[in-house]
Amino acid sequence: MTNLTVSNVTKRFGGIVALNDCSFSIDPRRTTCVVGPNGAGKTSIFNVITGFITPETGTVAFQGRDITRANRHERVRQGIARTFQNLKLFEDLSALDNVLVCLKDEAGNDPLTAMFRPFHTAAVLRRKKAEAAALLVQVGLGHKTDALAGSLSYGQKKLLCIARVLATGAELVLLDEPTSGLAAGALDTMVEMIHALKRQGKTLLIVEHNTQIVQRIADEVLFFHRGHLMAQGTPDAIIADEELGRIYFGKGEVH
Ligand SMILES: Nc1ncnc2c1ncn2[C@@H]1O[C@H](COP(=O)(O)OP(=O)(O)OP(=O)(O)O)[C@@H](O)[C@H]1O
Repeated sequence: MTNLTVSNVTKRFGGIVALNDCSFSIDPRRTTCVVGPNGAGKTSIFNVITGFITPETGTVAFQGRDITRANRHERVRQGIARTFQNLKLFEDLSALDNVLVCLKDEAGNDPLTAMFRPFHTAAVLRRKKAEAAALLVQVGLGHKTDALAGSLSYGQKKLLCIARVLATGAELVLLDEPTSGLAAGALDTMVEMIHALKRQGKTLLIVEHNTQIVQRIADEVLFFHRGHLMAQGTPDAIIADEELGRIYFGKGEVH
């Protein structure tokens, strides 16, 4: 079954057409990179899919359900989560607490339950802390559980963002420029993390500028330009396309 279907989506900001009649589908368990020059509409399509902006026309469906009007919290509950270019971490909280606040809530875990069933509530909290700690181990931050998020290196912060997305239990994970600003070692760690998420069965949609990284991670590429979805295809096909290369780099070849 198709995981995500975007149909005829148009979004304008005043006179700017950020997305112009865009349609595409993403199959489950695939890694799709969203590429294109600055201002192409990459962040806008992320915002439409995750409910941060509403398109003027068109629809978004996830696992067969129309979510065009669903708010962003409902979309997280349905299994869609994202990271942000500017990370949006709680810098003054520990790495563990940053993950803890993203864990799916359990039914009955409300103040009244806490008052009348304190042992149950304490047990739930212990279980959640263990779950959050396990996610930190999974992203290679097991040694940073108690460190303040603000004290982590940039690469570690980006891995913490991945742990937070995983805490939601999302099946469709959108990563906004996960490798940007990373030095070689941290970049390889992030690429390996993306492969691990794919092995875990996640469907990944990733904004990525570096075509060499795209070739390492993508099954498929969506190429945006001035709000249009210009092409959808394999990384090799997109990179070999001279017209797309001219748009992206202003010359005949894609590097
Ligand atoms: N909130 C907004 N208000 C006004 N214009 C916006 C807004 N968000 C996006 N735009 C405009 O819509 C167009 C698409 O922007 P978008 O951020 O989606 O592009 P992008 O491909 O993510 O670019 P970049 O690679 O620079 O992040 C741009 O012209 C941008 O200036």
